[in-house]
Amino acid sequence: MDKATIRDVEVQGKRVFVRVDFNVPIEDGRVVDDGRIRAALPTIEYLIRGGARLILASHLGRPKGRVDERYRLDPVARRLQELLGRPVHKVDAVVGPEVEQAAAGMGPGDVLLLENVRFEPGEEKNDPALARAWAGLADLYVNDAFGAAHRAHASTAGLAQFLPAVAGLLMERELTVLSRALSHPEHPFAAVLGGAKVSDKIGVVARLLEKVDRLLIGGGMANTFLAARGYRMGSSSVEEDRLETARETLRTAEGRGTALLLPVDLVIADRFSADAQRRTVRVEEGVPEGWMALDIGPETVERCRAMLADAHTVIWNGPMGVFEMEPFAAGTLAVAQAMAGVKGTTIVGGGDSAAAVTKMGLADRMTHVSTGGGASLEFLEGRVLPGVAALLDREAVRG
Ligand SMILES: Nc1ncnc2c1ncn2[C@@H]1O[C@H](COP(=O)(O)OP(=O)(O)OP(=O)(O)O)[C@@H](O)[C@H]1O
Ligand SMILES: O=C(O)[C@H](O)COP(=O)(O)O
Repeated sequence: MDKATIRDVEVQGKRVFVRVDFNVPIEDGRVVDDGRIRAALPTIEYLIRGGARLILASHLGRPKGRVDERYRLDPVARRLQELLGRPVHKVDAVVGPEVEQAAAGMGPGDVLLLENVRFEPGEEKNDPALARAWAGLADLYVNDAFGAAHRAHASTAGLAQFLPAVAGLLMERELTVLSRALSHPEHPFAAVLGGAKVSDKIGVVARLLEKVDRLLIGGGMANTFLAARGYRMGSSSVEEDRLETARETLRTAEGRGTALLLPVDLVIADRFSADAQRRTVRVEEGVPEGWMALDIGPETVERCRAMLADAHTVIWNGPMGVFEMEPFAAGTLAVAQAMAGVKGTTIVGGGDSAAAVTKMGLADRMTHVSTGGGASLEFLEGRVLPGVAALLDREAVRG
């Protein structure tokens, strides 16, 4: 990686503002998936061991610049404290005198957690005044929030204008694993893409088509591709305005000789509900009116397994069906299991697919489960992530 990291700078005795992505699911005041908190521990522990004073900041949800009790970070502070096995001092303010006082009273190795940065309207507006106020608390800015690196906000990018800015260890790992897979993949290189919409992922499909040998498209987005191929899709979600894009993609794959696999069978339901009537149809048979495709079928699963069996690099992003409902989770579960059996590098690209793999207890069987949803998609598309672009180059730090 060409960006400087915490290993390239002196942290001893420094006040360090660390942007983390603690945007985690919370139910009844408890963190229900602490994956993102655990993923930030290496950076936090490295800084503690190095004798730094840590000011941690994160967003949670989308409270739109206002205090919203549902999105306070107290449950996160409790979980972080348990995981670290040392006190975490959580303040109820994002910026201002309470924060300044708490920061001033810190000793080496102390950990302070600010309130949800999105309670401040200046955060998402990337207001320099807010970034400057935070910069006044610290000597160094560390961005470890890969999951929010596609946002140009005050705490994810703006701060880098006012403090020396380096990557944390999670940020480094995410960027290294994802870029190595894209630039030097071991072949056969396969990708599995799913999720709700073609419009969200068409950029990723286009970029991956330039790189992979095999591509499976499943989930809701496959419906539009199947409709573009002329299959009847009944009441499935089809993006009519993306049919031409889908056709173009199919032509590109054919032109490049990339094996593009679409579902050959589907699990369909007579309504969008876990207790709907359901059955499996072949795509040639079509989806009857009033029915909708909610998962890939067993034969598609078999083809996916075969596609992955001897792959040396696999990237997966997006569920194969409405996996939140148990009757339509089989396709997603099967892909997760097939990924777990792959001998080479396996990367799960964040969001729902990462949540599915974690829920199935298969996260440890993957080479890398990204903590970024939107961020990993934008990275895979080849876009510049503002939170990364803002960091110092390693060359500049090493002189
Ligand atoms: N056949 C389908 N019909 C309708 N919805 C579907 C279908 N298959 C999957 N979905 C839904 O797609 C949603 C996930 O899509 P999304 O594009 O958000 O993927 P993601 O991997 O979570 O993306 P991100 O990484 O951006 O979070 C899930 O809620 C799932 O229920
Ligand atoms: O959950 C995520 O993908 C990140 O935390 C970014 O959240 P956002 O989409 O609300 O910016």
